[in-house]
Amino acid sequence: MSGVGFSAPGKVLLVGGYLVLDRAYCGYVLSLSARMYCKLEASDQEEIRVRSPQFLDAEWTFKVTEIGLESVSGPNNVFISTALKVAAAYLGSWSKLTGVDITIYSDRGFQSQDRSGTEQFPYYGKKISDVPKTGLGSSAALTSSLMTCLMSYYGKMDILGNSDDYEIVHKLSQLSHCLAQGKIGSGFDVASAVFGSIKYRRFEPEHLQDALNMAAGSFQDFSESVQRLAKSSWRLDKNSCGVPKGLRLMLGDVKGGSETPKMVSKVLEWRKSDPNSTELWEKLDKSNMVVLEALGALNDMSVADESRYLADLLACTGSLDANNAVGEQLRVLRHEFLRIRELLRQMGSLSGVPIEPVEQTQLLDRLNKVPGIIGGVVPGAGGNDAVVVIVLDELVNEIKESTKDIGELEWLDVYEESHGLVQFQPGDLAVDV
Ligand SMILES: Nc1ncnc2c1ncn2[C@@H]1O[C@H](COP(=O)(O)OP(=O)(O)O)[C@@H](O)[C@H]1O
Ligand SMILES: C[C@@](O)(CCOP(=O)(O)OP(=O)(O)O)CC(=O)O
Repeated sequence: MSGVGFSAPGKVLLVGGYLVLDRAYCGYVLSLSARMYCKLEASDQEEIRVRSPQFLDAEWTFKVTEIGLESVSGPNNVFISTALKVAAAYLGSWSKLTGVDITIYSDRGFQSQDRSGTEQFPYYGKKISDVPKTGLGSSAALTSSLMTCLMSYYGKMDILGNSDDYEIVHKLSQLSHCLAQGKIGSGFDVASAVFGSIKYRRFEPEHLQDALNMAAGSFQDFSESVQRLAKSSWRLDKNSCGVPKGLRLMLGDVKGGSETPKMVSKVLEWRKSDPNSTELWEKLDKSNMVVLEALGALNDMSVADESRYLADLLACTGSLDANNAVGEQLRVLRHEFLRIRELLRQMGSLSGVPIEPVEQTQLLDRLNKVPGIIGGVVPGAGGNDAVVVIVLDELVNEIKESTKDIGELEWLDVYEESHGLVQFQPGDLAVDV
């Protein structure tokens, strides 16, 4: 039986929260080892059956008619139905969507629940909405991996082998995610799900506006606008750069939770109302870019002379004061993370939004004293969701050991992996959950 399989990574926005909403500034988004897997297999049924077997009541069956998609069974999942609609629109007809079985699996890092087991895809025994999320961008990774399967299978695209097809999948995934969310977000989560770790500059919202406007109208009009979008010259401004060799990203799940949309709208309101906010944005951007430059410099050093780089890094495991070129960049990183935190706290107090709440300040201050931790921040929109730190790979076990008494903190078993979409053989993912 024929079929296709693609996975897409989750993300963490290391620096650039809030600023990345404005095209004048960049963010740095890292893709993670936690991935969403989607496989699509031909079936002899006429219906499209989608299943997410790790969750209760997560099976959606659709019948394709000439005029659209009819949900035969299953709860509403707007991310799935929208991806199918965008795919049909790109292909020009609903009838292109023949019967298939689609199965979705998500790595354990996406869920914030009982990490005692070891299986890659745990069965949660609850509905998707009843299992707490860690905030790694599950809907973006789902949309991107699903869209890639749809385009590979129905659209006969060679996504990883043809850069034009790759760009189309990105555009369709952004459109689908925006439509499903009912707004044009910054899009860094879909961008990293498709392309991996990148220095991200937001796209012009106008690229998607026409297709978004047409979505509620006739299928024909929507289809034409989706095809125009696919053909448009819009290319994402990509600039990739991952975590340098010998360093590691650690992501700590903090048992709090924040309401990102509310925080974002409050910060943006303040940003508009206070002319002094621009100065803060500029200062933050400067520090964010210093972080990127330092990581870039370390990456360059590791490529230029790897053994020298590793020797320098080893000298830093004893103390970050090591007097060598690597130590110098690590100290820059440490200093800028502290500066970014200070500026984020200012943003928080001026806008009345707890971006780095006092509990997180205490936690990050404590983590900064742990040998091997270079520095860290509250990622993304901040709040009480998570902390992210950059550490020396060599000392990860010691770091875990010396932080295990911090009750509210749980290190997620994820690390940065700079690639975006990955293809797999559907037969290789025959898991029983
Ligand atoms: N494994 C999955 N299978 C099916 N749908 C999923 C899965 N994971 C996430 N989703 C969809 O994505 C939604 C969560 O998206 P969202 O609230 O944007 O969170 P996130 O920040 O993780 O993207 C879920 O309500 C569900 O519709
Ligand atoms: C504030 C932001 O710039 C970053 C939010 O990043 P998060 O990674 O915190 O987002 P969620 O996955 O939606 O929780 C808003 C944005 O760019 O969308």
